[in-house]
Amino acid sequence: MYKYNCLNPIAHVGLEKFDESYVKTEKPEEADAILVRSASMHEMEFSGNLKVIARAGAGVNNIPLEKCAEKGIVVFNTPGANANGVKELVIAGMLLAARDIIGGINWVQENEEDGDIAKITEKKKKAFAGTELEGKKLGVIGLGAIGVLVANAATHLGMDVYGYDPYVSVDAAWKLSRSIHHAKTVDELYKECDYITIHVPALDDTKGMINKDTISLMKKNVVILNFARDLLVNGEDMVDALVSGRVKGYVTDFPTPEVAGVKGAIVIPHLGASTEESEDNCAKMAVKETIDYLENGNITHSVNYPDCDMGKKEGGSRITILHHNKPNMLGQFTALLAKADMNISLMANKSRKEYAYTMMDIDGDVSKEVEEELSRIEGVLKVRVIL
Ligand SMILES: NC(=O)c1ccc[n+]([C@@H]2O[C@H](COP(=O)([O-])OP(=O)(O)OC[C@H]3O[C@@H](n4cnc5c(N)ncnc54)[C@H](O)[C@@H]3O)[C@@H](O)[C@H]2O)c1
Ligand SMILES: O=C(O)CC[C@@H](O)C(=O)O
Repeated sequence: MYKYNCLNPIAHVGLEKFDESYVKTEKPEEADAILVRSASMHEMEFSGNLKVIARAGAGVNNIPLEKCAEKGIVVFNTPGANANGVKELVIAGMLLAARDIIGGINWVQENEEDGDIAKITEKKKKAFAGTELEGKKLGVIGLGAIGVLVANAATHLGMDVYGYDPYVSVDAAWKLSRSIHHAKTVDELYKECDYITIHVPALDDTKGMINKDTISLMKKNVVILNFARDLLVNGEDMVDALVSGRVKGYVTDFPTPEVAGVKGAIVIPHLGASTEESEDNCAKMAVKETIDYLENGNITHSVNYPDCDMGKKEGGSRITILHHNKPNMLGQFTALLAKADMNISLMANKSRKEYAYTMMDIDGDVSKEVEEELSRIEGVLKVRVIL
């Protein structure tokens, strides 16, 4: 029996994939698995029983990845599962910035009781006129799941698209429309584009990447879109640039006290992934990853351990070991099993930076003593025996 806890509401179509061997608990401290969306886990204490955290979404800056790795907790995310939802809102964001649609709608609401509204509309509407997207240059920073979709969609709107991503994956590069210009430096993109949208994770080297210096390289009247994370943009510099008119519009999915209410800022309450489809996709993927890890030890889409897959566990026992990536770990595991006269029928070992994962299928049972001896090896973080 496994227990799971949801720190945020997780779509039912995902949770219903847990069969009768899973039970929901309201207490994270007794859970084997935690499912989460945006709740911050940085201040949480993790119990020794917790094996997996599945983030139903892309960004994992709400989870202390290294602390989890050290405690032998595998953290997953759901790459691409909400990308289409975000793409559609980014396109909406560009349209809202191009014309004063919001101002126009507000004006109609304010004058809803005016019997002459149809007549005065024709006089008033010029106040809300704008420009079209066709022919404008869009810069997309970060060509991952979302960036690629945004870039491709913008080409269909007739925009001239520039993409920048020094770490672009082969998969993403294949998906990218051939008409997209490859910006070799981010400065080239800053100088050229009328609209700039960022789709990178919040990391030490991306935090504050949009600031007064980078804004000074951009065209006057640029529109900046941030559907990635608030920390990527220096809020104070953005407010100055909006107030001075250097930046025409800032469309963001992340309300902060600095930016909310500033003229030129279009602030959305983190709705990028809030569609039925995205919520369902994320929940289904997060639950699938959780089940495969708990029942088979397989790791797919982890953000703190290497991916590693030995297929479905059949018969015998499967030993899984999360450990530091250092010499002679495998040698110690196999020597210990050999000493206990145990035969390994299948084995896999993968590493990722300072962490590694070893899976071993054993023909028979694994005694408690062997499990404890494996756990005592220096550098071992968590041992599980899946029966
Ligand atoms: N608003 C929302 O609801 C919402 C939803 C999903 C994701 N997000 C945010 O958007 C981010 C991107 O999501 P995704 O699904 O496209 O992730 P992804 O991992 O598929 O893509 C991120 C891309 O950024 C690139 N990158 C990393 N550092 C870079 C840098 N310094 N310069 C240029 N490119 C860089 C990577 O190579 C990768 O291709 C997430 O990390 C998350 O913070 C927000
Ligand atoms: O869960 C959400 O609503 C937001 C998710 C989004 O920010 C992400 O990083 O995937």
